[in-house]
Amino acid sequence: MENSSKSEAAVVGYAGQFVQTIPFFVAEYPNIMERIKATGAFNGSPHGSPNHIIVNEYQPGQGIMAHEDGPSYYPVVATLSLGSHALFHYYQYRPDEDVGSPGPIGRGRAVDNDPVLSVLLEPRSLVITTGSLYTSHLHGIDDLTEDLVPSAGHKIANADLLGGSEAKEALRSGGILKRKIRYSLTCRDVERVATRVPFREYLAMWYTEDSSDPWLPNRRAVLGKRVGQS
Ligand SMILES: O=C(O)CCC(=O)C(=O)O
Ligand SMILES: [Fe+2]
Repeated sequence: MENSSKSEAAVVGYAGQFVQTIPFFVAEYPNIMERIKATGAFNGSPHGSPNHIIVNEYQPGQGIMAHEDGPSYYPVVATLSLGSHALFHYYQYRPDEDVGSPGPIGRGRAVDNDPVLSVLLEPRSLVITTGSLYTSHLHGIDDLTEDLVPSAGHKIANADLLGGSEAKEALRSGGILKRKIRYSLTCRDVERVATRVPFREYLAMWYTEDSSDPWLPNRRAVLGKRVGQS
């Protein structure tokens, strides 16, 4: 089990997941998988470790709309940020307000515009989303080229945990943090993986617009970032 979780990963396409080898740059030095596993956050997950990584690229001005990661995964996601900070918001549904038929994002329910929690993700930081923040909240990043940081860190949940001087200073006095290109590695444990899908078919899955796919809006957003569209 330990070996297989180190050497194989699931890749999500429109039609599901298939197995491929985890690249050396996450499985060897600096061994991100083992280090995330060592946090204990995946102790109760099917493989006791993440076995799946999605890499997102964000240009300044790009974010990701509020969404849930959904039930395909064990309800823990570890997100490693590289290259730039991002202001990451968690949102809650409004109680008992239905805005139409159930859809992929927000399950057809109204979402509060005000985040319940905001976290300043610094480059080289790891945030682990679990519990009700995974199962019954949404998360997203605004489409901004710079983040206005509220003075004295009001509403930034990790204000006391920041390591970088730029972020600390912005929080102390209120200020602007300019976004640079950001890469995020979102690491999860997916239980069900199918047999290998040929690369051509995998690409076709990504590039086919299948409006019946409940994940389409999010995956398209993610794919847009992956292929560097602006
Ligand atoms: O890039 C991030 O930090 C979040 C990405 C995300 O929410 C996702 O891929 O589901
Ligand atoms: Fe997400």
